[in-house]
Amino acid sequence: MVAVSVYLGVILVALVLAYCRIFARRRRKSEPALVPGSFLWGNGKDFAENAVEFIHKSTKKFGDIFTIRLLNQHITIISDPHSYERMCKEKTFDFDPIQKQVNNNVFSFQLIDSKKMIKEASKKVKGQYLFANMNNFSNHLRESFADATCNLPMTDGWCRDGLRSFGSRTMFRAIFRSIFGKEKPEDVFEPVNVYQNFDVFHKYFNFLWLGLPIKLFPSACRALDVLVKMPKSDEILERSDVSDYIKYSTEFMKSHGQTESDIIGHNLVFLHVNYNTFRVSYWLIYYLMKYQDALQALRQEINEFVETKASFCDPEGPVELTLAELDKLPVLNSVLNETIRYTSGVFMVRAVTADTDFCMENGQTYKLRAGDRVAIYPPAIHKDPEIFENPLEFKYDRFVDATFYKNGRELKNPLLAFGSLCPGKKLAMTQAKWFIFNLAHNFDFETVDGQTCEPDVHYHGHEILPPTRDVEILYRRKENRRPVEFVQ
Ligand code: HEM
Repeated sequence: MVAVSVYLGVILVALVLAYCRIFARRRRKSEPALVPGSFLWGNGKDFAENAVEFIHKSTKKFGDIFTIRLLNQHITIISDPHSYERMCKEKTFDFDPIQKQVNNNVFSFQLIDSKKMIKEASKKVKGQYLFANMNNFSNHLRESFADATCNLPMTDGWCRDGLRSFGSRTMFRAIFRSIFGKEKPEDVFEPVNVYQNFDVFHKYFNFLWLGLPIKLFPSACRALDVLVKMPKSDEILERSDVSDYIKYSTEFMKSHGQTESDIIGHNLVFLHVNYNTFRVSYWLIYYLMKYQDALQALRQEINEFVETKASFCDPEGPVELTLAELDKLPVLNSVLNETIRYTSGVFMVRAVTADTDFCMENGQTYKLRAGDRVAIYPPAIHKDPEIFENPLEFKYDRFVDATFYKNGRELKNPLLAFGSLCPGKKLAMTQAKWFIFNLAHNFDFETVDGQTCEPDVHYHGHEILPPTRDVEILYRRKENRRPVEFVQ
């Protein structure tokens, strides 16, 4: 009996010590304010319920920098957008452990010499490689659009489908093939099958990232079983249209002795980052259907552009469009920026690798502890009424010739959805623009019976939020449209 009491006493003391060490903490001199929360999960519940509202309220109460706790992790939130550039430059704020956590917890592999690999592979989606990627993508997209019109039953040329399914057969398929090359007819690893399973697997991303075992989620396990049925890496490398990013990363991993299973994990991570572009395209179609004035303005811009260019081109050939021209279409660019502002859910997090005196843009210095995390939460900035007037409204022309201010000073980076490190920003934006340009130019599309959905805030942490539900759409190809071709 005595032994049992002693035993229980020791356990109790150990639990109290563990609690004091991990959860409870006192604010030290010059540290940011600590936001009070539950003794167990800290601020996790408020954050999960409505992260934007929680960050706005905390900023009002505690100022532009404060520390929250999500379960066992303390995270210092910098909510002053003017301090964004300083946060990105701080040497002791490191993204590598975050990236490793995703690789390890979600995709079950470790990337050897990860910094070098990502630095070098990232060059393969920029500069001159951007055009190769875009050529590949636009060829696959043309083919996907052509297939999209003939597979389903039609009346008066109209097809009916879920928006997700339509997007998976057009945008996702083109992205997938421009990454891995075109599949063989018998492959399990083919775009629509991969889309369906990736969509299921991805729902559990936040839980897996936090370290919960995948076995807790049987549907994620089943989806992953399908996703890993990829052709061997040598077979993918042999494809003539495989992306330079996959070519480089696969060869790098092989030369570092990594296994086929590691390569599969890495390929899925790459699909995961590209999946954001697919989600953006979902919202672009949705908001253009919802706001007819936006669609009309975009169509007018596209028609004027095509007509003007057509007068200088060979009447038999396609109208040619360069990247620079795509970047200069004000309505197209504004619709895309507004869609990203409205639907981004990303948490831009860094690990604090050493005790740091962090100086905010206003000159005030705060002490941050090694082992904590530090973050900017872009959705809270994107929904700040001082920066974006009526931020909960979708205004398609919000970004046309616009500058944005906070505390009376212009913001260098009002749109933070890509963080500072995403190497794929330019490619993703160009693919999204090219996709919606072609859709608006060549297709009529509308929702069935005014069905609606919203970005699902329960998935905050995902770069681009998924919809609360899918909507059905009607679409048909327009007659006699002048073909447009992406050129260097
Ligand atoms: C709408 C599309 C996309 C969004 C919103 C997005 C967003 C992000 C964000 C927020 C990060 C973390 C960066 C940080 O914390 O500073 C990131 C990282 C990354 N993204 Fe993207 N991304 C998109 C598309 C792409 C594409 C198309 C690629 C393909 C090349 C890509 C490749 C990467 C990679 C490799 C990283 C990790 C960088 C590193 O570890 O240093 N992303 N992305």
